[in-house]
Amino acid sequence: MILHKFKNSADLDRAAADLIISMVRAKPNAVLGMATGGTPVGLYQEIVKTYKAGLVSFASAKTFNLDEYVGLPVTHQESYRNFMQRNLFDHIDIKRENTHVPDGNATDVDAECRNYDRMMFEQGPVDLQLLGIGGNGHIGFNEPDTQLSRGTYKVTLKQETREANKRFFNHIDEVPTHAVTMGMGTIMQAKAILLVVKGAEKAAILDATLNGPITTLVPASLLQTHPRVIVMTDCDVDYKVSF
Ligand SMILES: O=P(O)(O)OC[C@H]1O[C@](O)(CO)[C@@H](O)[C@@H]1O
Repeated sequence: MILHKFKNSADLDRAAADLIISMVRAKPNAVLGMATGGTPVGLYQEIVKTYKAGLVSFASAKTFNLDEYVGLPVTHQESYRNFMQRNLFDHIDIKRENTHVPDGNATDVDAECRNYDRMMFEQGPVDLQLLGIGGNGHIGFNEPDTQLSRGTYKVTLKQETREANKRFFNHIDEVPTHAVTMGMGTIMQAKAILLVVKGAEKAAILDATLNGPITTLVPASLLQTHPRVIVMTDCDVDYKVSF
């Protein structure tokens, strides 16, 4: 892993955006893995600025999002499809048919999960996967557990995750109880991963991710086994690698 520390969130956003933009400039038909939540909002704004300045095009790029809530209409402000449209896709020249978000309203959710993995297999691998991290170490919505899933699946959200995400809703009861998420195997197939971690409250889980044991109880710790992970953070955490 490579750790880049930033003094402030604005510099981090710019650097993270620049990495994604460099990937698309080098490979216009790049496959990008996208994330939602509070973390990527600023870096998406930086990407949009660069696009509007005419310095990058996403016309040939493809995207696959990590996850989607189950049972939230896509028109709901907080569905991840809606989030991606509002924060990024509506403001750049990416083709709608080249953007993929799991369908959390599929009548056959298991078939939707298999279909998502099949599309990723056929169109992938992902060149650069953007990740945030949950306070409990989840990536995508892969929650801490005694075992983790390989492919895309329907997950029951932990209460702490619903609590953390209730800030986006009027009431905790409105936060969905389930989501569809890429599994750990799907995430780990990406050629390169950019993990963005913001805020002092995430310092402890970032430390566990970088320096703790590799355990399903901290799903992000599995990233220690991936050959190409760049971590960008404004947390005061060091990578205590020793040879
Ligand atoms: O960036 P936030 O809002 O802290 O969320 C943490 C992570 O949890 C998720 O909401 C679950 O997918 C991710 O989108 C995000 O990376």
